[in-house]
Amino acid sequence: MSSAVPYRVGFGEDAHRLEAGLPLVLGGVPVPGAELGAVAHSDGDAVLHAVADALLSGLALGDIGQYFPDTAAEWKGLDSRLIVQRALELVRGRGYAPVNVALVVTLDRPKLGPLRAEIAASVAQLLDLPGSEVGVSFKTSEGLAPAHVQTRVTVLLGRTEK
Ligand SMILES: Nc1ccn([C@@H]2O[C@H](COP(=O)(O)O)[C@@H](O)[C@H]2O)c(=O)n1
Ligand SMILES: C[C@@]1(CO)OP(=O)(O)OP(=O)(O)OC[C@H]1O
Repeated sequence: MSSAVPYRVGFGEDAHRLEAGLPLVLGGVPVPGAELGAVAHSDGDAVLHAVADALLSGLALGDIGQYFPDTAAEWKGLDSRLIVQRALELVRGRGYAPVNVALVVTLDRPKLGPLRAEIAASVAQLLDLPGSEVGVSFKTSEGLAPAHVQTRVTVLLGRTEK
């Protein structure tokens, strides 16, 4: 059982290999013009996978693979918003809620800057936060990993129960 401190920090990370002919979805937002998409058991949303792992890790609740095994046929093509919803339920059930989120996406192409506000709003909506509480940064790998998407997310969890 986690101690009832006022704030707890969570961190999550995810990566997916990219291939031609697949969709790319990040933070619940389809990326238009992506030549490569995520190879995954689910919809391959690396942002939402890292968000969910960050939520779980803040309360030492394990990781999404324990709740949604990639060997289970029932999770094939899974909408990753459901993963975040489940992680959020677990966090809330322990008396915490997200306060703010900081996320980084490393992807060479396409440029994601035009989607920054949409991705922030989408993640915020899932977590019941204002868009201003979700910071979104983009990096390239400088050509080191052109067929790869990498995400890192920190979340601050605040205690909701006295
Ligand atoms: N897929 C991406 C990657 C990066 N950006 C933006 O480009 C700028 C420079 O990125 P570096 O990795 O070269 O430091 C930075 O402002 C990123 O926001 C992007 O829009 N989409
Ligand atoms: C989401 C799950 C389950 O569908 O599979 P993937 O989409 O492959 O994603 P990954 O981040 O590799 O692991 C988590 C799995 O539980």
